[in-house]
Amino acid sequence: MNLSDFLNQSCATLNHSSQLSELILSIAEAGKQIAALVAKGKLAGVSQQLNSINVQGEAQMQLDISSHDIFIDCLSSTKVVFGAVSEELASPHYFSDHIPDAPYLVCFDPLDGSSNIALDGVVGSIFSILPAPPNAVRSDEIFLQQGIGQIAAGYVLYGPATMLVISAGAGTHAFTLDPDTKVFELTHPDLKIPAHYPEFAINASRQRFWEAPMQQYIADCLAGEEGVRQCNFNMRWMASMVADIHRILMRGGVFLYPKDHQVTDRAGRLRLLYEVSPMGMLIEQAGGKASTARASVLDLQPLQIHQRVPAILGSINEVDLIEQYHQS
Ligand SMILES: O=P(O)(O)OC[C@H]1O[C@](O)(COP(=O)(O)O)[C@@H](O)[C@@H]1O
Ligand SMILES: [Mg+2]
Ligand SMILES: [Mg+2]
Repeated sequence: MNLSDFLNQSCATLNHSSQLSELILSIAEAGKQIAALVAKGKLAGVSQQLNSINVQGEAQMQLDISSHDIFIDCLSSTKVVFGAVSEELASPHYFSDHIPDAPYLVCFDPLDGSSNIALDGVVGSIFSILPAPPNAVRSDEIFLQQGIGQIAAGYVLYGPATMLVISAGAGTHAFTLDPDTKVFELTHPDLKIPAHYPEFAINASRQRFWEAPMQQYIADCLAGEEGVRQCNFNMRWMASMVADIHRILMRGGVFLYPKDHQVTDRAGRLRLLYEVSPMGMLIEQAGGKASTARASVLDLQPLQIHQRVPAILGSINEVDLIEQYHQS
């Protein structure tokens, strides 16, 4: 089944408007265009580092900006989006030519895993679709919605194959882009994350900055069969949240970007609205769990559009256990 047929079917079953299908198809189109740029690599100048710094204080790459522009163009073509928050813009973008009561808001990370671009490593795009409040006015506040209220979320992975993974509230489903027909085909319906899989993903170079419970959890994993866990763990780190979460959706394990004290004025590395919240929805719709280690990610009330939070996502038993470490 292709993406378009799948969306028509699920929008009818879930009582979503066909405008949602139109919107997700526009994001899939953005994904195809970005995939084509990624595939051209240096030939398309994607790894060029620009002199500009984004609102996150990070140097921008050409591919960050091109991907942002592609997203805005594709969202613009639908006329159903009131406004969008992008990692690459300090303030939201509003679509003035859209219907005044356009029903959706979109938060997106146009290019995730930017440090991989120059290496030809795996990167992706992440998106979250929220309802626009009735009579919405242009303000950051309209985007500050709990993740539990997301209408849909997803990502596009630019890997050996380009894949689109989405949830509209009834499971998490993965589609593979057929490079010949340029159509996304449903290849992995209803993904299920095993409750336990002994593999974790964390940037261990930051260990000295973690809180004590996180230090203890990782120490216990590393102790393997001889330690309290009585089990050998494997470790993977792709430096691209999309790629790490994709692996967890495919085979289980846990992804961690915990709170640390190196930068005291921020609670975590990853951004709530367009990284942690959409990935949280995909993980929970696949039977996993998304937590900050102390609270459910999807219950967090955002305070700022670029807010950062700790992120612990993956196999439910492991995330439960990590929360227990943080209770004592
Ligand atoms: O530099 P680190 O600690 O490996 O961080 C990697 C993390 O940063 C990110 O690349 C942040 O995303 P951006 O590339 O969109 O800024 C995540 O994808 C990834 O998990
Ligand atoms: Mg990112
Ligand atoms: Mg990014």
